[in-house]
Amino acid sequence: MSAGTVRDADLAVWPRTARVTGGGEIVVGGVGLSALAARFGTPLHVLDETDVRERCRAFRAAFSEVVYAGKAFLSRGMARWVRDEGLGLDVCSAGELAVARAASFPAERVVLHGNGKTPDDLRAAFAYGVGRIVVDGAGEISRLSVLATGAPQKVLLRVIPGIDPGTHPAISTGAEDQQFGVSIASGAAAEAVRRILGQRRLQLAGLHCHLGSQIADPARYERAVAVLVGFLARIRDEHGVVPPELDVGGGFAVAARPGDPVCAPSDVAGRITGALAAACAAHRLPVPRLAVEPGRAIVARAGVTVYRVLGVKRSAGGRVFATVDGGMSDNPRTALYGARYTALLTGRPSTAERPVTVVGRHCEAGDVVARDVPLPADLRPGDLLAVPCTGAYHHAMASNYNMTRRPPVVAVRDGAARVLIRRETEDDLLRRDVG
Ligand SMILES: Cc1ncc(COP(=O)(O)O)c(C=O)c1O
Ligand SMILES: N[C@@H](CCCC[NH3+])C(=O)O
Repeated sequence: MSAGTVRDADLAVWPRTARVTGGGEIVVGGVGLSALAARFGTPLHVLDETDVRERCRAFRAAFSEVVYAGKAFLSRGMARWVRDEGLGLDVCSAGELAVARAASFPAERVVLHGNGKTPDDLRAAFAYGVGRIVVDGAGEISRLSVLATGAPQKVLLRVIPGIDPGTHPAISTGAEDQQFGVSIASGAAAEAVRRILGQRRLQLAGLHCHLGSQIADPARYERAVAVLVGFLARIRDEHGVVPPELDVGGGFAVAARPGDPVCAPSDVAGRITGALAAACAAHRLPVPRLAVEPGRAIVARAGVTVYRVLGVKRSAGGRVFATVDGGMSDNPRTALYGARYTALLTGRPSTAERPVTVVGRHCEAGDVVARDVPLPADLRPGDLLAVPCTGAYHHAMASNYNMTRRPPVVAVRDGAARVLIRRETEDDLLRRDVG
């Protein structure tokens, strides 16, 4: 980012409305980050509403049905934006469903997921009347059937297509030998289909798969579509029915640093729909209704986290560390997946730069926010640092480690700021401590 404009290379990682003033202030949604920090404190999650809405629209333009994966970030405000943009909502707990309900999210557009759905999750889903439940294993089928007392409950069967998504092992779910879905190769998926079709209170609406997260290569989705359509043909041949829906999950890669690979909806949509048409033609099947479930690709880039520098020091090895007032309690992704981020000074003009490793305040050497990023040589306590691409799986995965209070999430748009989620207080921390 340079004064007055956003460098082309940086466009991929900052919210769409981001710009920087001649005085070195980063502005998002028409509001300066320093002003937000002064008003709401740090660390602070800022969310660009325009960015979220435009990404919802881009996905809607590219795919017929888009279901936002609420696990990336969910609040009532976020659910309303997604609702108003015409997306569905993927939830995987009674808690996420409670947020959907609080936002009056249309029940028929809600999809319930989970490899470990609790009785509470299932009761909440049936009470709300969710549109679809994704069956993750054969053991769920009779439990669902007992709970479905009204019209037949639409279900999707999550299958394992046996495809390596080429991503970090902790977020890789398309290959065999992991805990989500039922294997086509082992015959478990065929058996689950037989059991679902045998339940008159369940309606097999279609198949689902989710290959993993941060997938940059569209060919992985093409391969998944071919496998799923092949399995649809097998269902037709064995049972004489063709489930009408195919949900190929989320996982579209987002760049946290300039140059990181991305999987843009406009690029991948053509590849997926092309593969779908070709596979259906080859198997003489009608083309099913296609759904995708992006989480990160909707909300990651809308988010910026603002931290205040607490101290700067140089190690014996010469590495410069800047300690900020957040860390792995608001961003566990560097520790969990080795994720890499960048950071920029905001609030004053930048001077000559040197590599700095931005670290958090938690008592772990793995508490790194951004490793070896160019930052001003005169970086000092009190400065503000902004880390882009933090809208997904940051606040959603935040913790109270070291009894720190989770930061607020503040939405910005057209020069105005609105708190979506307030900062935790010490009373919040003590409220559950009843002993
Ligand atoms: C079933 C399912 N759908 C969608 C998603 C969203 O993934 P992403 O945020 O990478 O798009 C996930 C998380 O990986 C998931 O488990
Ligand atoms: N939490 C993971 C994504 C997991 C998505 C859920 N299936 C991340 O931050 O990358």
